[in-house]
Amino acid sequence: MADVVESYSYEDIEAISKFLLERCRHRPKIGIICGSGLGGLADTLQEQEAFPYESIPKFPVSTVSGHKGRLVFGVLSGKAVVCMQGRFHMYEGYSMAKVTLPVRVMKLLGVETMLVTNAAGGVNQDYVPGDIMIIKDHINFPGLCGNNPLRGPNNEKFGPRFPAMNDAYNAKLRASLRAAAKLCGLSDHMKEGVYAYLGGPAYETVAELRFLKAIGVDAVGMSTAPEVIVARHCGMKVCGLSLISNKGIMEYDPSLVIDHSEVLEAGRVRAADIQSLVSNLVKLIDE
Ligand SMILES: O=P(O)(O)O[C@@H]1C[C@H](O)[C@@H](CO)O1
Ligand SMILES: Nc1nc2[nH]cnc2c(=O)[nH]1
Repeated sequence: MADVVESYSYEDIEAISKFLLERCRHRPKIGIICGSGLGGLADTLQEQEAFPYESIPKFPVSTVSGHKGRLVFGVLSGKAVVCMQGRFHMYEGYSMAKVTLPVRVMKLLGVETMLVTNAAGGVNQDYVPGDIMIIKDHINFPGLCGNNPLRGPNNEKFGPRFPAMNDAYNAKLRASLRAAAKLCGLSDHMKEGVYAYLGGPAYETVAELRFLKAIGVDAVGMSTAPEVIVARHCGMKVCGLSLISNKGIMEYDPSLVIDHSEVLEAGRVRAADIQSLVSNLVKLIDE
């Protein structure tokens, strides 16, 4: 008998999505997860219907500043979307099942395309704060050691036991993101690269950042990969964006520091640009 890993049954997730569908008139095919400091996007939706996480049965709650903790339905660029205005992280003490629960709920709401956003530290030395990285691929460090969100009994109703991840970030959506960036004059700030997911909550040591750089990582953060794995497992198309909020500190210079307020400030500075990038992307998504 295998050890028991916390999980939600298909029926649990169906009950949550039914709860939402009964109370909301929107039927979104596009889901958006807002990263640290990027939740303002949800406030721009038209015809909003918002559900604080506390009001949704069995939902975790947000505990990190910059994550408001609401599921917001509405209309963006003429299309129905649902936004997570705040996500859940493993470092908050949540199991992988809780971190990724909203993705499966979105699946049963009818979401087919997922845009995942985050704030991340720049590892690539060419990146500067304010750059926006289209995620081309990820390295899931906790997953490499066995803490994969799909660990535990597989639910075939969601997807296969051994899902492929070589094409996790949809190439057509990445091209649409580049096109959207051009439409809103952001091309000069766009990068495309590899995101590394580390458990956090401590930021990286100098040695860890040098290691990440050596293995080809461009940006580092504490989220996204688990959500993307679960979204791909259940057949969603995925694209991802990292707002580079700070440069990774690669030198032994104690005068250099990073803290979460810097990460949130970077989100404030780029809020309008990210909103216009995402609304242009949504225009380009085929439903
Ligand atoms: O939710 P995201 O990944 O955008 O948040 C990043 C990673 C940590 O949660 C936090 C660190 O400042 O920002
Ligand atoms: N792990 C990690 N997450 C971040 N989120 C925003 N900046 C950073 C960073 O430098 N490191």
